[in-house]
Amino acid sequence: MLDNNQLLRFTTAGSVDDGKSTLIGRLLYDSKSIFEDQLEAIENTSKKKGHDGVDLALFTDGLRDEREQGITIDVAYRYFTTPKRKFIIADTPGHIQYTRNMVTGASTANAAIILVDARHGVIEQTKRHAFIASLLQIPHVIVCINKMDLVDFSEEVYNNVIAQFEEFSSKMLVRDVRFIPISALLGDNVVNRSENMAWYQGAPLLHTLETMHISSDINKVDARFPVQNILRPQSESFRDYRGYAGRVAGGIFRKGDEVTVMPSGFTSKIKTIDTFSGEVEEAFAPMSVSITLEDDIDISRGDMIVRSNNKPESLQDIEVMLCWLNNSPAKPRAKYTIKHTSNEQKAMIKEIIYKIDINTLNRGSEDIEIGMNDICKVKIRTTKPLLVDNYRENRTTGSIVLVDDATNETVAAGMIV
Ligand SMILES: Nc1nc2c(ncn2[C@@H]2O[C@H](COP(=O)(O)OP(=O)(O)OP(=O)(O)O)[C@@H](O)[C@H]2O)c(=O)[nH]1
Repeated sequence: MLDNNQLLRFTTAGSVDDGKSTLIGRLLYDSKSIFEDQLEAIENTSKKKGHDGVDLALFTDGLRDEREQGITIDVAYRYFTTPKRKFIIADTPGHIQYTRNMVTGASTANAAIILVDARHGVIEQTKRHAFIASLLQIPHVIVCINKMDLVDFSEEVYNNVIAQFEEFSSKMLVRDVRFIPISALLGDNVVNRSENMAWYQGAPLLHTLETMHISSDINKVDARFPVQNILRPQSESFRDYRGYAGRVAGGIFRKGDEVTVMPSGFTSKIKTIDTFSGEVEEAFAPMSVSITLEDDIDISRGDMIVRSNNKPESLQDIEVMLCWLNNSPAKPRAKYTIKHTSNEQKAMIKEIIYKIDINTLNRGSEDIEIGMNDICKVKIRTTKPLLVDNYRENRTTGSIVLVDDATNETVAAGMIV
């Protein structure tokens, strides 16, 4: 099996000016992941802007420009490599649409870095990010208490932030939370150990990311393969090829495995598993492959290939924790398009069970209106059954998004509970 432990995906969250861009810049700069030519350009721009050193935020701002040119929709990805690991950062800007960006960037993340300004401590935004990270079941949360240089590198300030965070996080489910006092600007505890905070015994951020145990983060048990496309190449040499292309959403598929195609229920055996770089013996999440079967079965987009003795549920009424991501509020009983893996159906929000007060985590059920950034539990009814798992078991087959048909905008992301 390929070594999945090599690649770590993480997101950064924090409010505006907490220092996300600076932190990412510092991480790349000190780990020498910035290419020479980029560095030169940044140094020149920094000089022009009157900075003494390098303005690290420029580095991610360049990345933002890429996004604004429309290369990616909500989230920009940055890749970097150290001798120990490869990293993908989903860069999510701190302003206005933070929930939306976090949800889109975080769905496949191993870790979330939540930035806290040491001067301000835990604020509503921190709570929101932590709560979303727990909802999304991001396995590892690293709270970076930033701008420690502005509070005299005080251990007491750091401990206070931890206490504030823990008081709040005790009410939610996060498996692995760590705290690191940093100065993104000066580089303390980012890549290099801080000399200003000798009282801190833990590892700097990069080392923490490099050594984090992530191989148990993915579900290797429940084999799920949502079919995206049917491949029928026209060329002579592939005349009989009929492959089902998609991305493995859980578990491991091997040549010879007995599988069931849902919803039809037909069974067959895996004949081959093909990738761009040739045939493989097995496939696991999140590999993109094409599967061929021993038998000729009618399969279409939105169907799911699973192991015969381990199937998802087929449901038309689902309960979902919904993050509302749109400026226009939810319209109960209005029709939306629900997207689930490679499947699309019409759906309606039948009932709002409760809304969460982000400051207290209390549930309110009176007079509920769902607006931008709200998190609530709802009942949804779809026109045809979806093949779902509990989000807790599978982050891909357990999640949905709702799209407004009139505007074609994604209005909500949800986790099936
Ligand atoms: N003193 C001090 N200033 C910092 C530190 N980290 C960031 N800053 C400053 O805080 C300001 C905001 O930093 P950014 O990196 O742009 O913060 P951000 O708003 O989270 O970034 P984006 O939302 O990603 O644009 C800048 O002026 C930084 O130089 C730090 O550790 N110490």
